[in-house]
Amino acid sequence: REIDDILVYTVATSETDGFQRYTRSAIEYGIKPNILGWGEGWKGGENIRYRPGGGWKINLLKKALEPYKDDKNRIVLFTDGYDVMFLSDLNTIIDAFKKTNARVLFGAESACWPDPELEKLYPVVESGKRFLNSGLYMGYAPDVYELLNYSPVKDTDDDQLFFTLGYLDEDLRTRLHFKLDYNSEIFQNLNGATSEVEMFPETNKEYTEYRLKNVVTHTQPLIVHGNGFSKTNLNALGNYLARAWTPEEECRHCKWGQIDLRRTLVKDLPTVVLALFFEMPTPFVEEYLMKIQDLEYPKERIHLFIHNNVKYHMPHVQSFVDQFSGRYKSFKQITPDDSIPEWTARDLSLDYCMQKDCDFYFVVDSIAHLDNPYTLQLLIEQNRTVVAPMLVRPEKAWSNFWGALTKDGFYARSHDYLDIVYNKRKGLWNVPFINTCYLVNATMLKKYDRTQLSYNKENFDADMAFCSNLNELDVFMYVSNRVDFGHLINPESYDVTRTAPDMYQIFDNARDWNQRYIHPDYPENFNPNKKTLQPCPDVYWAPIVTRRFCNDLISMMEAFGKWSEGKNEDERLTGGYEAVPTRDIHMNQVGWDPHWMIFLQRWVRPVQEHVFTGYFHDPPRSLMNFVVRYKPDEQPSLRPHHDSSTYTINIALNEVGKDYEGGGCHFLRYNCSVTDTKTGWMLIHPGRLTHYHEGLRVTKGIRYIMISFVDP
Ligand SMILES: O=C(O)CCC(=O)C(=O)O
Ligand SMILES: [Fe+2]
Repeated sequence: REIDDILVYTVATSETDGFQRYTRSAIEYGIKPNILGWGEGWKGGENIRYRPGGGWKINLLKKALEPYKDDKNRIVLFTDGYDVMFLSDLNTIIDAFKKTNARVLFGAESACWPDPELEKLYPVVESGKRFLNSGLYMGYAPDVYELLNYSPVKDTDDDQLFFTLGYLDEDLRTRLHFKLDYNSEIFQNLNGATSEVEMFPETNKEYTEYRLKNVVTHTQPLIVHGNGFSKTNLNALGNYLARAWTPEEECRHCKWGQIDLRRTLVKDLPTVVLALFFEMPTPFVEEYLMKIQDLEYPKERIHLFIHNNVKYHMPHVQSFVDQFSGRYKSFKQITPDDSIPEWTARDLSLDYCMQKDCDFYFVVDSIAHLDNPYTLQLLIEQNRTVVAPMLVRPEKAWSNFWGALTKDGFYARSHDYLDIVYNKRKGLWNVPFINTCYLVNATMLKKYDRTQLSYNKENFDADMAFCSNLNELDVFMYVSNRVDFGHLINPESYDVTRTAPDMYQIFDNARDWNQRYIHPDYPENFNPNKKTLQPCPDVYWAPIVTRRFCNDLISMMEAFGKWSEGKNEDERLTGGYEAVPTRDIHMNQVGWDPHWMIFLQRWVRPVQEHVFTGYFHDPPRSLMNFVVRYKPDEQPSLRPHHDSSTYTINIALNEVGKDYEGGGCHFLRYNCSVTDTKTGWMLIHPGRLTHYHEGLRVTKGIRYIMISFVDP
């Protein structure tokens, strides 16, 4: 019916993220807007936010409406294009319009802009907002046409001022039945009203969708406008409204514009500048670099850029560069010796992307572990201007995005932040801040120079500067948790003055610690179809840690170097006396006691419970945790003894036959020895009564073992 009689207009000169969102919402509700000014340069004055201008929009519409100026039944709906979403179909909008008895209806807002002096001329209203906003309006064609022509307007004049003066002209107001939608029956301008709106899921015949409601006026606005300072609020609402995300279908807007690269020939794939940044000492960088290398994207389509600002990481980066840099399309490295600060380096990486005429710019900071090798490909396929893979510190709510901003531009929690971070809600989220890892479409980069788009901005750190620029340019930043992409490393407690500092990360980066240091066959210890090895009666033998663990532990001890004298007097012990002394270093001497205790609890205790059924002691206690060194010319063996433990664990830290000869543990009661010990495997045996034992003589080289007397 009337649908054919309504003309919908907007002004947009080019495709932007906001315009895509507008178009999508229009399509969702079957609306076909006429776009004015497309492909032209903006003529509406300085195109700077919060500055007057936009008269051009009036002149464009004037021309477009010329043919309809006498068409009495024709309704015209005008909306801005970059910061507007339709929330309903045209029938509903027309019905609501007719109820107002207006012939011209404008949206209202709480600020009298651009001329606050005009406030006193405005009629007083009982409820709702008093002041005209020109981003959303509608009316009958002849009346709108008359309003547009009530006085001449220059392209660079302010459109809102023009309409405001029209509205404040009482004659014109009365003649045109010119009204404001005070209560947002149709038009919701968000500026100054963000706390007055809420989303709620509404179920109709077909499905559930999120709708907007004004909780002050109890209306359900049909078109929403993120005017003034409310852009990020509209961005947040836009993640759900207009069926972007529905409870049943979840992320519907994720599929918009998505592309598929699977059939693209390598030579036709987009080229990517992959920019790696080492700005702080970071645990587990070797693994990080392997994940970079494992990305499923042809290296011949990737330009590699590395900024390393951390001396400690030089060997890690160098070994990666030596092995792999040649496979990339090009390679550039900035080392700590270049002493280039972070923001400059990041700007240089943008320049590198320009020089190489890249299609995409992909940042991966050293704390970003891309466990999913398809990350880069999936992000390109998502086809957004800026998109980040969601990365979270395991078990924490710390991620690489912010859901909302405070007024000063700092972190604020959004209503859905935790649902997103915990993957209870999956999708593609328009957010005001991302960092650490993201993909940028270089078409956008090419539009702006370093004065507009840079990591360098006074009083901002590099990430904040970049995001703040993107926000100002109305470029959307999306973060995706559609699939798992990876996780974040926590670098806070990383102390590179220690030897093997990653060994100390069992608390802050447990997942990565386990991955590097727990024996890959550890789960086999609990395989019901397998019997735990038992080389001597009640002496069990189980894989527990990796070679890397063993090597790192030996390095820690040798770097510390203060091996005990092997004497009976030992001031490290409470009694000050050891009947059967070894040459050893205790864990607490290298600050690794708490780490060892948690290791015992998480990894050793389950094996103990599995092999010695019925004994539970959680957490395990242990006062004696140490690494023993046997050497022919130092202390080559240990005489028979009992341990003061309920059970003892004895981990072989190096390799018999290669690192040393001889050695092993002999259990006298059973006349049974374990001499072919395996690096990273532990012996676990009772400490007293039955398991009288001795350390066999090392005849050559050095033997290292890790001993713990559990539950003394
Ligand atoms: O050398 C061995 O394997 C045994 C070491 C031992 O029994 C001890 O340190 O208490
Ligand atoms: Fe012992």
